[in-house]
Amino acid sequence: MPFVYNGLPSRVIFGSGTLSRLADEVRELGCRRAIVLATPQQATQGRKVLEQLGELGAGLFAEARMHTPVEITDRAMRQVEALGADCTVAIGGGSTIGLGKAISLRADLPQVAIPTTYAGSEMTPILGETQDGLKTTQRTLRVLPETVIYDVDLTLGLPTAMSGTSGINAIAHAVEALYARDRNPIVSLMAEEGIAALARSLPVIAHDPENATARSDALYGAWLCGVCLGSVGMALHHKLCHTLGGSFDLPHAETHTIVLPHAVAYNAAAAPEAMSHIARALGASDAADGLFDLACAVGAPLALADIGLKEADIVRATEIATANPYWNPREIEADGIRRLLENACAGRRPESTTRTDS
Ligand SMILES: NC(=O)c1ccc[n+]([C@@H]2O[C@H](COP(=O)([O-])OP(=O)(O)OC[C@H]3O[C@@H](n4cnc5c(N)ncnc54)[C@H](O)[C@@H]3O)[C@@H](O)[C@H]2O)c1
Ligand SMILES: O=C(O)CCC(=O)CC(=O)O
Repeated sequence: MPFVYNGLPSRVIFGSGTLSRLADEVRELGCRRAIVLATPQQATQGRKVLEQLGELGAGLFAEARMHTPVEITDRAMRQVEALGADCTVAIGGGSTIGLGKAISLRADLPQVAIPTTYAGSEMTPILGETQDGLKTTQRTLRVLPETVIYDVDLTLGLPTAMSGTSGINAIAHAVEALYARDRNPIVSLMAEEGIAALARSLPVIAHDPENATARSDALYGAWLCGVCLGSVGMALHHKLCHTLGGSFDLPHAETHTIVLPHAVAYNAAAAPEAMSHIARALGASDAADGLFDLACAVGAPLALADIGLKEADIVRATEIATANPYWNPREIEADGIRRLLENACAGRRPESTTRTDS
């Protein structure tokens, strides 16, 4: 089968203690005035990074928020201009890295991303932004970070609950890459390897969060899964999560974790080859069941109702998610999507994957 593979141009430094390379990496980009980005919760970590940068550090903006609200980006842009910053250094999860991307889109600044979760945004040319209660995403190489520093040590303190859900958020990228319309064998290799690395490490981390081998495996898996998301298209699962996050303000990683087994069950009959790759990587006999069991094993929430979705929201969520759907291997049918959301809202095991659909 002929295929097209697009390699993504980024420099990756991976290991333990790699944060010590930051100043050299900023210099390597030809930059002298870095603005450090963080969330309010990671402001202290952001200040430490600013201190570590010494004369290369221009200032700190610690107001990053989930789903990249445009009003926060506008505030950050005013600070970028006031400081005369010539690059961004984002330390944190997908929210902080998203802010770096949004700044880069507007000001064309090079980015260093230092991920502390498994969300994978650092490896993608994708930016999602929220305005007036609606989340829209775009793909452009202009937002891909030039340099990514993966320092396993920074993930040792990622709380166990978030480690599990963030890791399953990463797995979701690889899952959808395996049945993407533009899938290819190179990305599929990374997808299966990424899922396997996370599936073996996340249950270990749930009981032993400072296990350095498991943390290294999980970050490596997250990197691969991020490349998958950045390289090929997303489908139903990501559309549902963007709808639930952007329009109902549900937390990102938890939403991914709850929806994924149901989206996979919905697509199972239409993507049998992908399902066997996913099941094999999970060491399970069924992909959707295996993902549900992994969520149970890491102690993740299982019901959208427990993270803020009301039953009364399901009709509107169905309308938004089906109005402008992403390509998906199975046709998007409003009744099926509503049932999927009802099951996910209630925290039921995913429906049987043996249906035969288009
Ligand atoms: N564009 C992309 O390719 C892409 C990919 C994945 C996610 N995202 C976006 O990223 C956002 C979600 O990212 P996320 O799930 O990483 O969550 P997040 O970045 O919002 O982080 C959640 C919370 O955990 C804190 N945190 C992060 N790392 C920590 C650590 N090691 N120790 C303690 N606390 C830590 C953060 O400061 C924050 O308060 C969403 O807006 C999502 O849409 C984008
Ligand atoms: O919010 C974004 O920047 C897009 C998020 C995305 O595409 C991956 C995800 O939903 O985890």
